Amino acid sequence: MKSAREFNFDGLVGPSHNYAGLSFGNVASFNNVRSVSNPRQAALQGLAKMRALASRGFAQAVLPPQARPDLRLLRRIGFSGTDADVLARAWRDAPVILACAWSASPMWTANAATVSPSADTFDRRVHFTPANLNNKLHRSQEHVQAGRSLRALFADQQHFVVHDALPATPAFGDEGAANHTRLALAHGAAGVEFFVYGRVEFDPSAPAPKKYPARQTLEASQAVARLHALDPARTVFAQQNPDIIDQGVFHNDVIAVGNGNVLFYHEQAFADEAATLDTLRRALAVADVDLKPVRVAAGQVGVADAVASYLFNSQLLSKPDGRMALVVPHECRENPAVASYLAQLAASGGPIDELVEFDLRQSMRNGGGPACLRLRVVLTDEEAQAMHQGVIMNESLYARLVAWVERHYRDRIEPRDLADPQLALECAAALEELERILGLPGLYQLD
Ligand SMILES: NCCC[C@H](NC(=O)CCC(=O)O)C(=O)O
Repeated sequence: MKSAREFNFDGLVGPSHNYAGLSFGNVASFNNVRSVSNPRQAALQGLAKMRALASRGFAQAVLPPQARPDLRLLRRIGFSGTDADVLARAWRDAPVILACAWSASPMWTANAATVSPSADTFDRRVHFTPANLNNKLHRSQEHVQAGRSLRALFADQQHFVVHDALPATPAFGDEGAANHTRLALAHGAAGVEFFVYGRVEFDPSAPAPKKYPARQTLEASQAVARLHALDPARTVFAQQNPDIIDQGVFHNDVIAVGNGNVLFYHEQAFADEAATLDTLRRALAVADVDLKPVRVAAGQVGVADAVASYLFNSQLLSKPDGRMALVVPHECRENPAVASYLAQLAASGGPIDELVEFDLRQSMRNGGGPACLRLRVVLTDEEAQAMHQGVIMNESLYARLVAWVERHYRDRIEPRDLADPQLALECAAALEELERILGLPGLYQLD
């Protein structure tokens, strides 16, 4: 077994972060529609998390934001003239679509791609499939720049493969790593890849939610597993409980998180809990892993509290001493049921013995917690050397990015600002400088 580390690639929040209520089925996004955002604070909150985890020795990197507004999208649907005309006309005739073109949603990099480490894949390369995110207009174009960014960071084809996103059609709805968990003896060991889907396109008898959309299909999860050439004996597909999708659990990472041999989950997370655990255990036996479930009963924390606090949208990080830390948002402390559950969890003598808390309120108000903000990429030492080094978080990159945010970001955006051509110029200037800071010239040059 090669020695490997888990890098967390956090999304750097872009300068147009705003609340547009674009994600039907995501309770926080819907509830905060048209409230005033603070992009500067959002970016600084995300950077503070990256810095704190990097300074504790966790491997931490940053994924750049995407260029907004997406004027190509607006021109493609018939808005024309100068850039300022396009913004003004879209504001007048289609303000929601205008907001889609401005969304800073690529900050939630758990949805950027699904990643399989080289220990799991047939050709021993790290595989990435950018997620098509085709359930939501504002996220459906993200895969283009996500693919470009990943190819720029992981250019060495001896070690890395970046696939194209799956066909953008409902049958292949793919939301990336938010519905994918990897369990293994150690980061560098061959592990089990666990895909959780919300519905099955070609089996009308399979259960499906009634109120909110299921964004991930079984067909998409299977396609990603095939592209990554995973070992079928160590690949598990399970259906999410459709009833909890209807309670606001729009991705599996809102109700479960796994790391090492631990699966931390809510008893209502899966359509069939016993069968899911059984299948996982069988696959894990192939990888010599003894599953340690940390199961939260509905009597301890209800689904509504889990959704409001984002208890499960936490990062579960392996520490050098073999124990794990749970990285949670402030909202967990503010929810009495969750706070008392967490106090008991950390003192229980189980695998999780530490809680680390961050203020991520700007992101949380759009339904994105600590886990949404990061993409996990397990890399061997050799692979870590082969990737682009300019995105690795350290004190000097942190300081440069904080100064960059303070130079370029506004501290408030409200809906009518999205018609302001000056904001578009500010965003472009920010990204131009970011290419230099990260050492990624041409990152945003479209063909
Ligand atoms: N993994 C967390 C994703 C959160 C994201 N929210 C949003 O896109 C909200 C955007 C807005 O409403 O302005 C989503 O639902 O996909």
